[in-house]
Amino acid sequence: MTVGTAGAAANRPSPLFDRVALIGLGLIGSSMAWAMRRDGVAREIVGHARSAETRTAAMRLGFLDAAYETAADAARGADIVVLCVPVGAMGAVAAEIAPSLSPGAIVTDVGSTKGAVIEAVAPHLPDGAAFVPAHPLAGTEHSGPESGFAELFDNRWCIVTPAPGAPGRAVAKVRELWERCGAQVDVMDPARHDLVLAVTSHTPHLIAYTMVGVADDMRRVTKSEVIKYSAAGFRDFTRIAASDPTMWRDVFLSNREATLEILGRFTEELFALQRAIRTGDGQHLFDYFTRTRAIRRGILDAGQDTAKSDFGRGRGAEPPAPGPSPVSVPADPEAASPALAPGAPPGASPASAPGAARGSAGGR
Ligand SMILES: NC(=O)C1=CN([C@@H]2O[C@H](COP(=O)(O)OP(=O)(O)OC[C@H]3O[C@@H](n4cnc5c(N)ncnc54)[C@H](O)[C@@H]3O)[C@@H](O)[C@H]2O)C=CC1
Ligand SMILES: O=C(O)C(=O)Cc1ccc(O)cc1
Repeated sequence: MTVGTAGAAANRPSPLFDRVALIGLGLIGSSMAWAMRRDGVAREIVGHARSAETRTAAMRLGFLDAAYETAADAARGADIVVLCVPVGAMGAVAAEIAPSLSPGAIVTDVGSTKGAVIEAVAPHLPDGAAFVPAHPLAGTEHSGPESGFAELFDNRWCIVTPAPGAPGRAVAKVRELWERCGAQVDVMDPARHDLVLAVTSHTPHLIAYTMVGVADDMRRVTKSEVIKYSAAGFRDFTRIAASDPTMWRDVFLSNREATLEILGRFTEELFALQRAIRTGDGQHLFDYFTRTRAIRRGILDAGQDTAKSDFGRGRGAEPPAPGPSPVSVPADPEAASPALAPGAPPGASPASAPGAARGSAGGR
């Protein structure tokens, strides 16, 4: 990937698109714009946000060439339209842009769930449009146009779930778009995506929301002690539980079946651990925690996080600590199921690309 320095300008890869339209200019929309600018992916990046304040912010920050009052106006003449709105809003936005899509335009999205988004969007699109849904597995607990940064997707996965009949040419373009935004791309069936994400993202978020809710109830009993003495585990939960309520409400409502399936399994395991604690079964607890430790090891080995306890986003994506991780466990091949511990992207390097269009928004 070419870095945006003056000397390197001659080496820049040519634009992949003439005009990209981003519908929704929050964390993901603005990060995509920065990442596309960094790599010269588009000749023109335009967008739409409902609020004038967001449109003004996008232009002031400089990640858009033009901001439109309506999604339909933004989509007109675009060769690719990227839906970056909460998953519950995707269907309405698709209906709005459909009449102004150019023949042969690609429509893609960044939604955290795929089955429900495909169901909501596909029926609205004209025959000539190619629908190639995608989901970058990268984000933060922040939202809005100010929260985006070019390195967000560096060395992260992006899962593409092409709709049946999507032309290979369009799938290849969406793949290249994400690769040029820094991600590694995998293609997956939408139902599989939704189950995997229920395990790796959706249910963990629900657990974090619940734990912070419990602590909040406790706080009423213990006054400020929960905040004052909050250890890292709880602090990590509060970061996740600070995520956008609209986005996460939509995620759970649209990935209902898979989330309930995983929550059912979670509850069973919780009861087993509860029983072990009650009956003093230390061996059960020890064996369980040994198995889970190996999963962390697998994630570090895959370059998907650093050994630091800041979710690897202290200053962009930092490399993992050299040498053996402080967490030293014997490898347990059974523990690292494909759904829980995806393998490292080919040639994955955890280092972030320097020289982004905008400085690293460390920690965001
Ligand atoms: N936040 C994260 O960590 C990640 C989010 N995603 C997905 O990306 C999508 C966008 O999320 P973020 O950028 O984080 O959210 P955000 O809250 O930062 O931005 C969403 C934008 O969509 C706009 N919007 C909402 N409803 C709309 C509608 N009906 N019409 C037009 N615009 C509308 C909002 O005003 C806002 O500008 C969601 O589908 C989410 O599931 C995917 C990966 C990571
Ligand atoms: O900030 C975090 O911990 C995340 O988990 C980010 C995230 C949120 C939603 C997604 O669909 C993908 C990634």
